[in-house]
Amino acid sequence: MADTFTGWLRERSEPDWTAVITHPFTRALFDGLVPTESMRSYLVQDYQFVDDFLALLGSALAKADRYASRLAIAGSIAVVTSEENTYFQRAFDALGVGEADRISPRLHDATVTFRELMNDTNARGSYAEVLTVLVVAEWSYLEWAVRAPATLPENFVHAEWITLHNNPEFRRWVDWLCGELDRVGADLDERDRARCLRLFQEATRCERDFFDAHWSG
Ligand SMILES: Cc1ncc(C[n+]2csc(CCO)c2C)c(N)n1
Repeated sequence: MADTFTGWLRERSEPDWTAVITHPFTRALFDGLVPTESMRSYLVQDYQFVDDFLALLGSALAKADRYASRLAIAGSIAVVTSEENTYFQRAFDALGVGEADRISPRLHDATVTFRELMNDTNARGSYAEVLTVLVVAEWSYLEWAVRAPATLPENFVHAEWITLHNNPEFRRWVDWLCGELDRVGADLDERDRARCLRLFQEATRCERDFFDAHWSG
């Protein structure tokens, strides 16, 4: 039995959660063996995902119940708009992604579904619900990335996508995010907890579908 709210959410989101954090796409990434075409389509779609994710971080910033929380969220917004953004630009250059696919690619079904979930939560979700979707997106990425071996692939497109998600600063952010949802979750009634659980399960399913969409192994 999980002793935290986030542990409880995660436990009830199996088997999807484990399918995400051990996905064959991530294992191929560790070996530098994701085919170039898969990596290109994955990153092109993910860049669109990150746009709505950034808006959702803004929603968390606005809905937070205290200044200390807003400061922590603001720090993470700075990362998405600096290091992470330069990675996408450099990876797109290396993969020969043209202007149109950087700005308005044809969206995959998995991307559309995920964006709808984030936009609905942004528009109508409580602070706890926004945190729930953020926790799934960040925690699941930390969890697959920490499974990487010490020796990384040579190609920076593969290697940096791993190190963006398993560095100490990212871990601290994910720890903070989970702790924040545990704090806010403690005050929720049963109905609101159930809403968070449904969102957690939906977002985990979206993460799984997102990897599946770029993997035909
Ligand atoms: C489908 C999908 N899910 C989660 C992430 C993780 N993620 C989204 S934005 C961001 C920057 C965080 O501070 C990170 C790590 C992703 N990239 N793509």
